[in-house]
Amino acid sequence: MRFSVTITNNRTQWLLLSVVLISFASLIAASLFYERSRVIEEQRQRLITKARVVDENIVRQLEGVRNGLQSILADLEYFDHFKARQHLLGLRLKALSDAMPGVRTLNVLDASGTVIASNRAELAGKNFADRQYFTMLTQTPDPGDLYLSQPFASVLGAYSMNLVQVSTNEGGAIERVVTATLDPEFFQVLLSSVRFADDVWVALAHVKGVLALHLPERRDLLGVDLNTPGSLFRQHVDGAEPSSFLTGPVKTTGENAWMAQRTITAPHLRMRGALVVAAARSADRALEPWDQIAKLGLGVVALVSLISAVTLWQTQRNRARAMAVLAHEEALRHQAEQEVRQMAFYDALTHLPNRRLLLDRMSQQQAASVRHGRYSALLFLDLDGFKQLNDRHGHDRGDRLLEQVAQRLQGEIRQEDTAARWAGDEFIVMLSELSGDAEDASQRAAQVAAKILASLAREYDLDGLAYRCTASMGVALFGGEKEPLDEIIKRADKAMYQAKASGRNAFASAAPG
Ligand SMILES: Nc1nc2c(ncn2[C@@H]2O[C@H](COP(=O)(O)OP(=O)(O)OP(=O)(O)O)[C@@H](O)[C@H]2O)c(=O)[nH]1
Repeated sequence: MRFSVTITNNRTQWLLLSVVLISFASLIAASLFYERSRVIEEQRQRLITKARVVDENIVRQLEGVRNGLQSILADLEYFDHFKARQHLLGLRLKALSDAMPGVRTLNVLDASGTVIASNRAELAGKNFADRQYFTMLTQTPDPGDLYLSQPFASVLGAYSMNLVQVSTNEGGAIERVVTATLDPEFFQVLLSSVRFADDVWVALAHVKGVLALHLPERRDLLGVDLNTPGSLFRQHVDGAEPSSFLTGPVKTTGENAWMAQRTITAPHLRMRGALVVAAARSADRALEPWDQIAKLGLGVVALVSLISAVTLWQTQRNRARAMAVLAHEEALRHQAEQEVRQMAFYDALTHLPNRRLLLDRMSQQQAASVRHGRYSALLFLDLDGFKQLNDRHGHDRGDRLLEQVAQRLQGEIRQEDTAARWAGDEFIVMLSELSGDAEDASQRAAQVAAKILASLAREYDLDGLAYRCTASMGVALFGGEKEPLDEIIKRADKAMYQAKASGRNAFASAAPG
């Protein structure tokens, strides 16, 4: 019973520990998940902000260039009017380009694409009619638009773009074209300033896909066409939203990245063509600190689980051992109690109830007999010539006989009767509630007495010695009315002596008490 309770307790403890550990692990997992989401969201916001900062700054820059181009166009009327001062136009362009950071070349072209003035004198007279931007604006020449050419490789290996404005005559045909060649490296400082970590990179591309600037500097990537199926660039452009945040492999580096992209359209500038800025970061590297925390968290969960499991296992094992010791001690104590009880109430040799226990039972039996009006009987036995056995064959054989006599007595009586060893070779058998009628009870007692005498008279085997022994018996009824116990015993004892005197191996009935 206690063992099964212990098993149930152990199972419950393991179940509880599992619940606690699962809850703990879930808490850690939830915290990690929350932290990961927080990191991703923080990075998202930062990259989006950085892309927007680049966007706004470039728009400012474009506005400045647009204003410069418009002022040149306005000046052209003056220079066309005063042809003699045409040579001063070049100086004017030089002064302007010097004042406009990021603008390397300022050209004024006529309707045929020939350079009529430039801040760089060596370009005068060259014809740029075959340039992509010239072809683009001849199709839809609009003085209100600001044309942005696709990036092209400059002689220095950098990629440049032209910003172009046109003036038209009354018929809508091209009159003059003013171009400003933007040196993208001018944007390097701007793009560098938004890189908030080593692995953050920022890039500027034309909306058609040509990469014009990449920071950290990767000249090998300049001119690469980003507009390929499935690329993050294509996804952004196809999304037709000015701003996007995408995750995936980057075409240029192959790494898994978070990328904020913005299309720089500046509607108020009426740009024909647009730029796309991208601010990106390697997702794996950005999550490295989180990875460390996650590993630490998993380690803590594993360690706590291991320690608590081992502790519980050890505790249960120690408790089981302690309980085993307790159970053993209890068994010993129980055994000692049994032995004490045995010694106190039972005869050590025959294991029959001793004198004390017999008297106790007699007392109870007498009370019950009186109460029920039923007679009980006391049979007082004494072995005949027992001393002789001891003297001739030794005390041990005498002991064997006493043991066997005890067994035979017990074999002849009912469960409710008592056979006790009174002293030496004297035994008392108490027959409980034989009958309500004294005569009948006496007869029944006589029957049992005869049966017992016959049983005791049978041959004994005393450690190989065949031996015969008889007993003499006095029979006293009791229970008719209350009578001192020693009186009952005396009556039976006296009757026993009568039986001895009558020749032994017999019983005699005692006079009523
Ligand atoms: N072996 C053995 N002998 C015992 C024990 N207790 C008492 N005796 C002996 O039992 C004998 C009792 O003898 P008595 O009853 O006086 O004499 P008896 O020979 O039986 O003679 P009657 O009773 O007149 O027939 C004594 O010799 C005791 O020493 C015991 O526990 N073991």
